[in-house]
Amino acid sequence: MTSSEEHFDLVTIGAGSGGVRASRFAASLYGVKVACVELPFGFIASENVGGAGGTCVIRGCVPKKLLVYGAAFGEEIADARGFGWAVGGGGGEGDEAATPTHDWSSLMKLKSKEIQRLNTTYGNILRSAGVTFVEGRGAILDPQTVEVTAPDGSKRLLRAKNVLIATGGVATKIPIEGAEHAIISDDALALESLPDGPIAVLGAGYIATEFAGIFRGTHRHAVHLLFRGDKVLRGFDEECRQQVQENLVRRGIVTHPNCKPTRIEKLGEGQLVLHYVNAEGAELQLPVAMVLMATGRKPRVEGIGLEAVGVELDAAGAIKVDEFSRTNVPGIWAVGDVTNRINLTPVALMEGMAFAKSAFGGELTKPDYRDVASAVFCQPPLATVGYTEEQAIKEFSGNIDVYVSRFRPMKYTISGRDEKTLMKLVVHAESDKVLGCHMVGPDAPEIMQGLAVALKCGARKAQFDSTVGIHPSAAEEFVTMRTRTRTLPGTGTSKL
Ligand SMILES: Cc1cc2nc3c(=O)[nH]c(=O)nc-3n(C[C@H](O)[C@H](O)[C@H](O)COP(=O)(O)OP(=O)(O)OC[C@H]3O[C@@H](n4cnc5c(N)ncnc54)[C@H](O)[C@@H]3O)c2cc1C
Ligand SMILES: NC(=O)c1ccc[n+]([C@@H]2O[C@H](COP(=O)([O-])OP(=O)(O)OC[C@H]3O[C@@H](n4cnc5c(N)ncnc54)[C@H](O)[C@@H]3O)[C@@H](O)[C@H]2O)c1
Repeated sequence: MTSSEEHFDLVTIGAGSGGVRASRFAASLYGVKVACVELPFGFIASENVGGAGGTCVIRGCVPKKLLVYGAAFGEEIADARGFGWAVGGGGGEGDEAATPTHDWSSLMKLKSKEIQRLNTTYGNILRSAGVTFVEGRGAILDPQTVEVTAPDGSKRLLRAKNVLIATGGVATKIPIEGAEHAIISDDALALESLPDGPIAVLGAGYIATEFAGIFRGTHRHAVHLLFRGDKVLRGFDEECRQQVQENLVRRGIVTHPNCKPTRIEKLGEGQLVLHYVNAEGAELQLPVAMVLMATGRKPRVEGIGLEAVGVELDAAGAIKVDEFSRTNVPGIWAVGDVTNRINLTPVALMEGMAFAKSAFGGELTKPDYRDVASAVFCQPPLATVGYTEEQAIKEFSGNIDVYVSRFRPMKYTISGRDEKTLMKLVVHAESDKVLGCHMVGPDAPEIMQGLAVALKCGARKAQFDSTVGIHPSAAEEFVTMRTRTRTLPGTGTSKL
């Protein structure tokens, strides 16, 4: 049964990072009447399950980071021994009883409690900004009408001159036989217990490397990482990729580069065989208890009425938008992962704010994609802002100066951990402008956020050099790299 129409200035479909930010700002900054539609809460997303806060809060950044924290304590405990701590009764070599153990299920219970709290908070954030929160599945009927199907099947019609699509993305599986036996990141973040056997993670991107670290830190069986390239994290700075790969191996993750999974065979509960072809073309088998496919995500464009109103998609299946997040249909806008620009929470937030200003603030506003910093929370993490060495060479004319520092963090000199931190600056020689900063090592994301401000301000290398360091810290290395490691000729045409 359909109720009568309700009228708003904006109807947003999706209360994830982009949708919440846009709805909240539109209502509180510009005083417009907003309805935000979101599916009922649940940990694993589906056609009928979502929740205020979206991917980031419920099945992305936040739960992932909590598990990364959880996994990292093993390393802290090991390092503490080097500083004189008798952890777990002494922990001498071979002292099994003293080996610290981890209880995954208790971490997950606490994680889930925190996520439920945040889900409630996000609903409240919307309500307190004056946004009408509508629970159900939203679909566009015509450019000014969104139909919402509530969990009980009842329907509401919401009308507005502006409709914002912020439905995010979903994980994809590679289409191999037995793919149904593999889990995706949603499932991994909701696992009540870890399986009693090795885990295989497929992929080498953000999610694959982050989960390989989470499992390595918490699981007592082997963790395998299988990927099609020769190195993890395609698209990141080559030297950083190499460093991350070495760190993964040093921390006990079994890496299988240059291989192609072909089939997952299920022998019984928690008994799988992963069939794959290696670089030499040999067909191999890996017996595992669980396979996590972390092989990418795609925009969530199905079932929201796009065909009915003629909203265009691009070749990758994302909603096509102009620089102000407008689709080809007047009055219909889109932000966040559904537009597949840069699929990160802070970018969805920026796009949501720019949208609100464009639609209701009287000023068409473009999101600014220059120098967007990001971090991969593998262990230790990688963080980056600006051009990689390879991108800088390709983009600019003139010489590119590269400064690289590789050192053992002070903490490890005593704990004995054999792991190096990598820091790197990419500089345009002629203009002295710092084009990129990259780091693999403890605290890299925390350090990189500050450097992102410097790059946004157009910092020159001379300004890095004249900045007084904080001593003793790892971060000071970024302002004391005086000796060029190499100079390479740029092959591009851009000038600064
Ligand atoms: C495992 C994982 C870890 C991540 N870690 C990080 C990180 O550390 N840092 C980072 O910056 N980014 C991270 N990301 C990416 C980040 O989560 C996304 O870029 C961000 O959430 C995108 O926000 P969004 O608003 O576009 O979409 P989402 O947050 O996905 O929100 C979309 C919302 O729309 C709802 N929805 C969909 N269809 C409908 C419908 N028909 N009706 C009603 N509601 C609907 C969904 O339920 C969902 O709540 C991670 C992603 C994953 C999967
Ligand atoms: N820390 C963060 O900011 C963070 C964390 C997680 C996710 N994210 C966002 O979510 C997005 C999705 O993450 P993701 O790790 O799933 O994607 P990704 O694009 O980073 O990695 C996908 C991986 O799957 C591999 N792959 C794809 N198709 C394949 C195939 N057919 N066969 C074999 N391998 C295949 C790719 O080579 C790549 O290694 C990221 O791009 C990022 O924007 C961000």
